[in-house]
Amino acid sequence: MKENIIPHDYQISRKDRQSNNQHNSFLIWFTGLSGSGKSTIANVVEQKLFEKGIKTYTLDGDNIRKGINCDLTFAPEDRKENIRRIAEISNLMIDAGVVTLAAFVSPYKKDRLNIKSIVKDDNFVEIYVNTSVEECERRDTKGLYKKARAGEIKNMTGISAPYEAPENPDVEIKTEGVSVEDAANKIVEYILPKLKLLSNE
Ligand SMILES: Nc1ncnc2c1ncn2[C@@H]1O[C@H](COP(=O)(O)OS(=O)(=O)O)[C@@H](OP(=O)(O)O)[C@H]1O
Ligand SMILES: Nc1ncnc2c1ncn2[C@@H]1O[C@H](COP(=O)(O)OP(=O)(O)O)[C@@H](O)[C@H]1O
Repeated sequence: MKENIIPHDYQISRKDRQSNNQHNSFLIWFTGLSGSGKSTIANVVEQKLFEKGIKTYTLDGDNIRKGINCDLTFAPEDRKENIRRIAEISNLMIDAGVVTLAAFVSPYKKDRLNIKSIVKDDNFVEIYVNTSVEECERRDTKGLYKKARAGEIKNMTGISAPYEAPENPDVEIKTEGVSVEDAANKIVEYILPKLKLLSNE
């Protein structure tokens, strides 16, 4: 089947699109427990980049698990497929010349390694939003931890399913005792030198 798929050679390349946008494009991946602060911090990072005229887009549960991945559960095999599809979508977004942010629990090391192999090392920035499960459970912004404790949710990361912490993230944010603003600034400081401003001439 796959051998019969022959890609068309399009004239406009990733480089062309980046040059039109006047900056390179890559993926900023946020991993951490539910309630750790991934979406909150990604949202502020995106605003800060957007204000600088950078083309951005954020992928998170709302636009992915309710849409394209609505067929997937939280069992390990489905999480693997969830992350694989998101990595492929991210790769298309990078191709389109967009600095892409993605906020997903992504608890398995193997699945995060797969993202790297899909988008390639140089295009991948890993942000570990490190908040203890005790703090996430205190926050319980969506009431999911309460449901997990009551046995109403299976495979809840941190409670009844594992979270494999990154060993060498590009940036680690310990959110307890750190403001959202400071966390976002730390990430933007890391990203800015990676952002190559290009001329479209
Ligand atoms: N069992 C279980 N474990 C973890 N999270 C759960 C679960 N059930 C539902 N939710 C909600 O779904 C969001 C996580 O989806 P993700 O696509 O990021 O998960 S994963 O990367 O495939 O592990 C997660 O969103 P965030 O809170 O934004 O992380 C939860 O709101
Ligand atoms: N330093 C911080 N960084 C991020 N979120 C924080 C921080 N301190 C408290 N919070 C709160 O924690 C919650 C994190 O929720 P959310 O961003 O939805 O997490 P996630 O996307 O990881 O599930 C929000 O209610 C947010 O206001």
